[in-house]
Amino acid sequence: MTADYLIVGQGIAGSVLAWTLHRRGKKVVLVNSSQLPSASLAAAGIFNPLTGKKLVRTWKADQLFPFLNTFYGEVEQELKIPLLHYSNIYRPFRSVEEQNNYLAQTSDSSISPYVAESVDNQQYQPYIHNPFGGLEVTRSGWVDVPVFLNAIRLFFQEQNRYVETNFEAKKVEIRENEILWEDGIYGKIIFCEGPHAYQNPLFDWLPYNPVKGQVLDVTMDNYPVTSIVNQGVFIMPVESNRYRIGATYTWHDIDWQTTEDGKAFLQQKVQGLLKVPYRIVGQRVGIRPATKDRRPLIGLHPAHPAVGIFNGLGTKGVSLAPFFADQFADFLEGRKELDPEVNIERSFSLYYSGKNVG
Ligand SMILES: Cc1cc2nc3c(=O)[nH]c(=O)nc-3n(C[C@H](O)[C@H](O)[C@H](O)COP(=O)(O)OP(=O)(O)OC[C@H]3O[C@@H](n4cnc5c(N)ncnc54)[C@H](O)[C@@H]3O)c2cc1C
Repeated sequence: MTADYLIVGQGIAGSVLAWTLHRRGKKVVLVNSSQLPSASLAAAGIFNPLTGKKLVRTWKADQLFPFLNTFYGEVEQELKIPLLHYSNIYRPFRSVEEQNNYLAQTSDSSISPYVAESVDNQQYQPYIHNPFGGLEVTRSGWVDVPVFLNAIRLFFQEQNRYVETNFEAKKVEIRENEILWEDGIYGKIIFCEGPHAYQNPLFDWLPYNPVKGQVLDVTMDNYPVTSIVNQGVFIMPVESNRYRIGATYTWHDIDWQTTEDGKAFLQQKVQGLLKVPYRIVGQRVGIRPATKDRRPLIGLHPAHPAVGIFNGLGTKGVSLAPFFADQFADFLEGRKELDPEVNIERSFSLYYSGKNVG
């Protein structure tokens, strides 16, 4: 056998899964096309346990967050690269009403572990509009996604287990217990194609709901705030005077083009938040591989047990991927069931009712 696993796609999903399987002693070959755009290269990389306007604990935060710390921490050590940047998220209140609501919520035992006990609102005042004060979310931060992807690529390249090509599913021979591709034999093929998956004839029946997103790269000369600031739009320090402002969410224009509308939206949002002038030095776009029920799409093909998918990470690839790659690896080794909320079995009826039966 050439390798235990052939993984197609090296965004956050493929990289995390490849590393997880490799750490378990499996032989993995990664295939990726750098000519295809990737959601991961647009991502800010933020992990945030309390999200949304209503300040709710994100799905499975108690399980995902310890796991992501361990996962990226181990990769940092093994590959000797800085990845994890811990940083509180400062959320200025929009109104007295919001202040009251949020502060009431923070006494809830599901929220309180993720909120700082006290906040120095004054330190933000020269830079951020915060007339009603704000709160700080803890256990949050960001992962340097481009550094992570680059390091994983180099690692597999050095082992001669990286193939740069646009993979065509129709060129694979699928057998009951193995996959034949080019001159190799693989135990399983796992597709991690992110938003390109709906073009894969093996998995085009799954309920995708792609969401376009744009971010601005900016510079500021006088903005020493080290926390991420978030009020519908985020301002994230990256390095010295470089920052990222994001993000947009649109469903009507699913393509990989940056737009003036997207830029204007972010500029307008940040205007109400930021007191310091900034210069836009770049704009990035990506398509988030989101799903109709907002849960990942993980599992094996209904008709081909040697074919799998690890996708649907939506807006939260950084925090979902480590936990679910580990769960998927257990499942692939026959040790554990997949969480029914992420298992693609929940959508098998779409496959059987569609044209792909047989
Ligand atoms: C503007 C924006 C901001 C975001 N911010 C955050 C954030 O702060 N935190 C967070 O957790 N998430 C964020 N996300 C979401 C995050 O980007 C996704 O959850 C994540 O990147 C999905 O990773 P993926 O590997 O599934 O897909 P992708 O990153 O798109 O990776 C798929 C890879 O597969 C390759 N590929 C696909 N098909 C083929 C093929 N047939 N042959 C060869 N190669 C192929 C592509 O080239 C690509 O490299 C953001 C997204 C956007 C757009």
